[in-house]
Amino acid sequence: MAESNPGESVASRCGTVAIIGRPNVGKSTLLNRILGQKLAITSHKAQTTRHAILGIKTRAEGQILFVDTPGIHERGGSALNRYLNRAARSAIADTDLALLVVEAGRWSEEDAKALEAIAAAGVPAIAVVNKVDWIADKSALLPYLQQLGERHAFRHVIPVSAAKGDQIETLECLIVESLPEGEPAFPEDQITDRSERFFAAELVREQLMQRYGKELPYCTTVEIERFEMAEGRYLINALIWVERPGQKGIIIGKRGEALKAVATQARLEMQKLFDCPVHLEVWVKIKKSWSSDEAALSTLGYHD
Ligand SMILES: Nc1nc2c(ncn2[C@@H]2O[C@H](COP(=O)(O)OP(=O)(O)OP(=O)(O)O)[C@@H](O)[C@H]2O)c(=O)[nH]1
Repeated sequence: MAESNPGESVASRCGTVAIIGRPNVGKSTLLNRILGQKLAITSHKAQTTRHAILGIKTRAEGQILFVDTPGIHERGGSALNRYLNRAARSAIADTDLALLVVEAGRWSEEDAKALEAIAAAGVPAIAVVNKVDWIADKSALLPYLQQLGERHAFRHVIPVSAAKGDQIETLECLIVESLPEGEPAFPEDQITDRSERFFAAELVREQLMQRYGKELPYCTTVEIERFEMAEGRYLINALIWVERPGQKGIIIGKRGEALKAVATQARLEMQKLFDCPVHLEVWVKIKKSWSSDEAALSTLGYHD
């Protein structure tokens, strides 16, 4: 074992943290803010996050292993929704700590469902009250914080703004303090265990969510067909799967301009994340009812 000198920081805690909350409370924004890099995709639409992502944050006092969850959905109808609910619940059960993310001043049935899932898993929890930048008079928040503290035996109830970065340092300290003692599980410069291929698909999907907020239904998914490095740049082919010809038309747009814009923006985001030139080709294909077909979901990477 390495010996430590006085004054030198030693990473002595390590554990997993599930970020739980109803759709759109800011879970992905919070994860990205803590990691200092965009790993989880965000958009104004609910249900953006579909995969559990392991984000790794190494601090002097320890290493936090974040599992971002898809959010627990009220309507469990389709195979995709059932997958999302299973993924979210199994993400909590196995963790050392849960963060319940809520929106300042708001509490709904869905928040209660998220808290129930945490209570059922029996893991310690911190309540993260996000979007406090919305509230001009901070004292107006006190009754809300108090009520939240009465709903569950949280280790801490902490107001933050993931978007502005307020109180995030304090939150990180409280998280590390709550983790079990242990050596870091990953090298300190590693920030995820997900592949670049995975993020390539996420970045295309993010563009779709951002551009077609209203028109594009949730039954769209992205598959990376080719992911290769050649002569110092990535060659990436992405397939966008839709369920109907009409959806294909919307995504492609007049003379293919809409799809071209999606591909350009996704490529720029990939170059930023991979720190390397990218050549991206994007195709749209129709696969009928993929979101309600368990076999198709499994082919597209949604499996337990
Ligand atoms: N004003 C404000 N907006 C925020 C803050 N954090 C997140 N948002 C916005 O809230 C919206 C939803 O954020 P996400 O991070 O995608 O939410 P999420 O909980 O991951 O959503 P799902 O993936 O659907 O579960 C985005 O438009 C964010 O920009 C915040 O601290 N303040």
